[in-house]
Amino acid sequence: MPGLMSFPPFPEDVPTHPLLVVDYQLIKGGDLNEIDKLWDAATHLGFWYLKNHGADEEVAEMFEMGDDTMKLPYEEKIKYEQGDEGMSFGYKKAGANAVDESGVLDTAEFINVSKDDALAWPRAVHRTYPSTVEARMSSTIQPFVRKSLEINHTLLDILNKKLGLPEGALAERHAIDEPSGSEARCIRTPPMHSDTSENRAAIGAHTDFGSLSFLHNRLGGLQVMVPGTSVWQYVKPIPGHAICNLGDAMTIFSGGILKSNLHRVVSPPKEQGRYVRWSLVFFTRPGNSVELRALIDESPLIADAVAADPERNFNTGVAAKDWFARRIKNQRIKNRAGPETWRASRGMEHQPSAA
Ligand SMILES: O=C(O)CCC(=O)C(=O)O
Ligand SMILES: [Fe+2]
Repeated sequence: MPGLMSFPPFPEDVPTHPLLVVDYQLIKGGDLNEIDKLWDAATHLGFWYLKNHGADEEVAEMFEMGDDTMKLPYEEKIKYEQGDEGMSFGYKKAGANAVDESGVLDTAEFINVSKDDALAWPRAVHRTYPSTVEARMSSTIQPFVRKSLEINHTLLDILNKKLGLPEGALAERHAIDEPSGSEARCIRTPPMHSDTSENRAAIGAHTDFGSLSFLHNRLGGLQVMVPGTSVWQYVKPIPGHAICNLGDAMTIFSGGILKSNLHRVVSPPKEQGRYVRWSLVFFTRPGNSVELRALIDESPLIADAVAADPERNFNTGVAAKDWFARRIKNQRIKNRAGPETWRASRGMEHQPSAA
């Protein structure tokens, strides 16, 4: 069981990129220093650690759900595969996605559970899931989804204020009762052969598609490429600390004030690389109908940011549902015609050729 297993510690002698540590309880209490720290992280790297989030128990149970699910026979899991049409919900087998424009395959398997299916259970809004998911829907998945939503919405409300948006502007774009791409994802990555592990991506370089991701890592393997550099640096997992990162929708809404940074997953470093890697994410994404464009008419700060950066296009011309489906679909290896398919899966990546 992944939560109970003990792993070798993250090695001391590999380069890591430090993240700011934000205390969720202080944020919730309106602590101005802590809010400034969150703003600093959100406007620079777009990644931070979140401590005192209170979701440890829900996270541990989700890893058990993931373990039960990945242990199902392949023939059972594959019945629930996400498919090639641009839907994320369901099972994603390892090797279903490209990790770069040359079409190298990913090595991570996912179980993705829609926020809508979890909250409406036993009614299926989008689809049904493997028995191990259905069995834990109300005991494990709903509590994790609710907790994650509460945390992410608290953080979004603070960013809303700091962006000078009218109260509820971001909240209404992430309405809990509107169907969306929001989902919980449990990820299993088997150990890779050491000769290929150094630069072989388990999950290719990307920016997250939605608004805010709440990530839980046990082993290393996550890497970020800091804007203005061309090197990958590990983000060290710290017990009890979640990793939060902003997705492209927030970069777009904010006219580039908020950063969705490029990241990828490779083999955990050194000794850790011999273990199965588990991770868990809750992705908050805008409601399906929400137009992805900079909110220039609602915040002078955002209007100024867009005016100051005329090279970049913050008006995608599409709704969240289509943005999301395009990116999922063009990552799928079955849909690959050539490097252009990978390029068609890209979002707001600052260095699209860095992969
Ligand atoms: O497993 C991780 O640490 C990160 C996963 C990730 O970036 C994603 O699923 O978007
Ligand atoms: Fe990601």
